[in-house]
Amino acid sequence: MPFALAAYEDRAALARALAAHVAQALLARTARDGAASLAVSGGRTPALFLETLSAAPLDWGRISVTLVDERWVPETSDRSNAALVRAHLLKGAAAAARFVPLFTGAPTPEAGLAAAEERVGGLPHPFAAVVLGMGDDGHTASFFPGAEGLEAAIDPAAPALLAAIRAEAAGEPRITFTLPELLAADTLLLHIEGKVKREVLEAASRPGPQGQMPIRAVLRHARRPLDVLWCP
Ligand SMILES: O=C(O)[C@H](O)[C@@H](O)[C@H](O)[C@H](O)COP(=O)(O)O
Repeated sequence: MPFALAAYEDRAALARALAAHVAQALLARTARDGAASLAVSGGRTPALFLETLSAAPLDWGRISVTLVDERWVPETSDRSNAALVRAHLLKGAAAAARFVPLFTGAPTPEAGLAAAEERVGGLPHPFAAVVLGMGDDGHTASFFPGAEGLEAAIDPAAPALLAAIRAEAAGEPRITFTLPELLAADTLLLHIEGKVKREVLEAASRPGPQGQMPIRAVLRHARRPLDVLWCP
């Protein structure tokens, strides 16, 4: 499965390029439909990109932001992806964006799924942009190798927008967008940094079970070669 990798000299150059890609996609959708939506990933990698995007001169009042996936924790937790987005993206002019977090306060993602689906069902569709990350085990979103709920989540014909995921490697129980909604985005981008993740992506691009390296589901079912932004 091919992918199109753009290499940047450092994190700042990558963040600028990624923010420009996403801003362009949001601008195009907003110009066309009067509104646009964006889904971003959590974890340690995106902070600089989110900071850079927050300064983009966009009509943020017409933009909705949500998460590709979420750890099932409140925003007071330092594991919360929603807290990461509020801290690094939703400030300045970007604070005018409508934010749609996935954690509902229900005791489990399974119990919160219907309410979360209700929330995201109202987002402008398809996403103007989706930014994925990837773990060293080849997971993306909350598509963790061997996870409970993985098969349904990476089904290219999944009827549901969201899925609950449980996996030891995931830490907390998770909620994640399913594969079709991510693939339907106008612009689907993978943001990875470092030598190890590049090698993991190369390995995932070779034949093998999707369940072992779930990023393969994205590589195999994407409408065109996945655009990857990488720096050493
Ligand atoms: O909730 C999450 O953890 C993310 O959405 C997840 O898919 C992330 O993109 C990868 O785990 C990479 O995370 P790092 O950037 O921390 O390596």
